[in-house]
Amino acid sequence: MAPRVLVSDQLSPTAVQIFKDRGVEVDYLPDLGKDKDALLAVIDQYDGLAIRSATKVTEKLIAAATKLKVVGRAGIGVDNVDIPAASRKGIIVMNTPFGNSITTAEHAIALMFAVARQLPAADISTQAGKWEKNRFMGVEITGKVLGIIGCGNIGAIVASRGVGLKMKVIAFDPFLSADRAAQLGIEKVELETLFKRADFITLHTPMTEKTKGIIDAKAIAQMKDGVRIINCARGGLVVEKDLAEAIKSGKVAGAGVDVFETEPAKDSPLFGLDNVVCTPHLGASTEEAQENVALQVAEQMSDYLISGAVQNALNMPSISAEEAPLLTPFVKLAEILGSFVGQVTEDPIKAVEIVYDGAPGAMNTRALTSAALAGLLKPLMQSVNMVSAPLMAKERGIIVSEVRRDKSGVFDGYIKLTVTTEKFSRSVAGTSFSDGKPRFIQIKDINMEAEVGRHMLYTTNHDEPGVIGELGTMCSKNNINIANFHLGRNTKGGDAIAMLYLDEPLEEAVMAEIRSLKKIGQAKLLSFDV
Ligand SMILES: NC(=O)c1ccc[n+]([C@@H]2O[C@H](COP(=O)([O-])OP(=O)(O)OC[C@H]3O[C@@H](n4cnc5c(N)ncnc54)[C@H](O)[C@@H]3O)[C@@H](O)[C@H]2O)c1
Ligand SMILES: O=C(O)CC[C@@H](O)C(=O)O
Repeated sequence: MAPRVLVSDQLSPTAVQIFKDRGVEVDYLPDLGKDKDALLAVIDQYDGLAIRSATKVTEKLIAAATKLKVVGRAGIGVDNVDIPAASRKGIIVMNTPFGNSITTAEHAIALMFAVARQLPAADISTQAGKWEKNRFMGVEITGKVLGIIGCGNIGAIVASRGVGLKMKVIAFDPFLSADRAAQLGIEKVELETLFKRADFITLHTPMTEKTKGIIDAKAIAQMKDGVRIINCARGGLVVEKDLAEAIKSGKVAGAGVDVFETEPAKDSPLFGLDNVVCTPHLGASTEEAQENVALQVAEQMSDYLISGAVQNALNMPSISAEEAPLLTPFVKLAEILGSFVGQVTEDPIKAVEIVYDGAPGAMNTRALTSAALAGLLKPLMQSVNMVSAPLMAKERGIIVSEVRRDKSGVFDGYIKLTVTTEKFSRSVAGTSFSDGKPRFIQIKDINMEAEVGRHMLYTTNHDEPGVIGELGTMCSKNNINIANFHLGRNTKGGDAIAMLYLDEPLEEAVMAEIRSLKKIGQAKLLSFDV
């Protein structure tokens, strides 16, 4: 059946056409996102939800979205999506990180000019026939210091425009490298320095615990008298009442505000103040940007729903359409190795180490690790998948580490997973052959080569004669056919293991009988999704 997507916010018709062309059923209901209850009533019918900023993807909505696999944000900010709740349910959240960056940077520059020359107020006055030349004395931008807080995609474009306008550009961003700053022709500074030196301050960070209220009364007190502030990022970055006070006192000479603490902003302490220029979250609103983000989100969501390719997801590593076929057998292998350990381990897991040797080490190991964790946790939590597993592991305090290394054995590549509990460490290694089928190649450091079947019996025993006979008899007595029987031991007379690939699972009573055999240590009936 074709996947079905709901577009619940205003999106360019391009998106709807792309979904249709890609064989995805689509319902375009652009006002539904504003009606929480109506959206809640229908969300269980959809595999995908395409949104802008009006739709709020809350925990409640996610709980009701029983089929939902992907939320696609046509834009950058995802503060209207409860990502942890989506991750817990295995729903991918993706955005379109570059489609509206230029447009938003241009809006910041437009606001900067509007504030510098008081354009909106001058326009109203002129059209009212007042001709107030003296009232609208502006400031020049050339040679002024532009302070950018947050120099990522949009901040960097604003920086280049600032340099082009012959401004002296300085930036505060903890993740901005000295090389990148030099490449942009700007100076990297601390926040206090930026506050002290900037004539214009423009914000381009996401809204996080650290950035919330980054412009408040305390910050404004450190700024130059007559500073002008532009916010095209997120409303909560600026404490509106503090900015309003500073404008009234003359400390701040003007502000350009596209985003508000509460949106839609029906009221704000900034409204009605002299030289405050407001726009209704228009940063991304150009024909070009809306076309870009609509196209991207529809392509990305269709790719995921149809082929499993993941791009620009915020809660899952990317898997391109090209790498998906190469990665798939190793994703399966990683999941099986995780599943093996998850099924045989009964104590709480403290740490997981995954070694990627040879070929898989050159692949997208974040995706492979997510798959291994999903396999590991599945015996404990039915609904876990590659999206939710890393978060679930983190929430359970499991320390996950990855090692990539060059080919070190006879196989072109293999994956080895070691799990540590309070009592012991247990490892399992496997590879994927050219037929795409996974094989166990080592269990508890004992070499073997076992095909993976849907139902498997795993036993540990002391290496002595008679074990094969006893296990074989037990299966035949209960009319269970053995498709494959694999053995391994560390030394003659030492520790040994057996892996039996069975056509049918054994009854619990038979398992109890096997566990009671003197020669058998641990015995587990395993099942794998192959
Ligand atoms: N007004 C609009 O319509 C509109 C349109 C697009 C984007 N946005 C918003 O603009 C903002 C920036 O978007 P982007 O695409 O440039 O994001 P980005 O992720 O590319 O860049 C954000 C930058 O902020 C930096 N940063 C993070 N924490 C910081 C901190 N405490 N102090 C200083 N810098 C910090 C990061 O290192 C990063 O370089 C986002 O909030 C986004 O939602 C608004
Ligand atoms: O969709 C919009 O109009 C705004 C988008 C913008 O806030 C973003 O973060 O991309």
